[in-house]
Amino acid sequence: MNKLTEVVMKPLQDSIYMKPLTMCFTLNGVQRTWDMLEVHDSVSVVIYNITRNVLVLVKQFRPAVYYGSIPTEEKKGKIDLTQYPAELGITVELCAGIVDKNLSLEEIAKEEVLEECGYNVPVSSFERIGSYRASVGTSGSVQTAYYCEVTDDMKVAAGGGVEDENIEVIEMSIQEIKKYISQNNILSPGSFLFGIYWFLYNKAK
Ligand SMILES: Nc1ncnc2c1ncn2[C@@H]1O[C@H](COP(=O)(O)OP(=O)(O)O[C@H]2O[C@H](CO)[C@@H](O)[C@H](O)[C@H]2O)[C@@H](O)[C@H]1O
Repeated sequence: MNKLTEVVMKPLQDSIYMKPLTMCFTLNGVQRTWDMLEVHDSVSVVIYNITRNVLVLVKQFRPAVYYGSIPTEEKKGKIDLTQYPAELGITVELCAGIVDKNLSLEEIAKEEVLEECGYNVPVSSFERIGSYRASVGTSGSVQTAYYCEVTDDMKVAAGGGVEDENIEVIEMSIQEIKKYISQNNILSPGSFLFGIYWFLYNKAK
């Protein structure tokens, strides 16, 4: 249960997570500009628990998804929290994290799986699925996706993230995930869909 109160929007100040920029350039003789955000690259992990044949996923409140769910005219002034509850911003995602440390991508993936989902997975068990570009209109950052298999024995902590992350670990069987992704309006990012379809095509039996 996520109780959301006191939502106030304000202009971005100095941020360690994103830097807004405008790129000025000439392409084929035409002068142009493009507004963008410099953000961290990231990793995401498709986790499959082979003890119980379930995908291990995370659920969390995403402020940007919440904000994007509110109609433009309702965004001005105070947001009516009875009409627009926290549930509008609660997503189902792959375990993921930003690349903000001087570690290999596999080491960052390992850390995220432990912090968010509570499984201790050896670095050598991460199979690289591939890299792709996120948010091509705004950031173009690189996300690298991995796959790992876990067993119940590898679960050493509850997960849930560090500090104020408030992450809920959930599990879905192959049948449940197929039903989830076949919905019309999915509260999940494209990177999640990519990872799940990759899993269903390459790994699911
Ligand atoms: N914009 C922001 N404002 C304030 N605090 C912030 C912030 N971004 C990160 N943080 C802080 O940094 C912490 C760690 O973030 P993570 O590394 O877990 O990335 P996250 O899972 O949010 O996004 C990962 O997963 C999603 C979904 O797959 C990808 O889109 C994304 O690129 C990837 O890093 C957050 O809990 C928060 O405290």
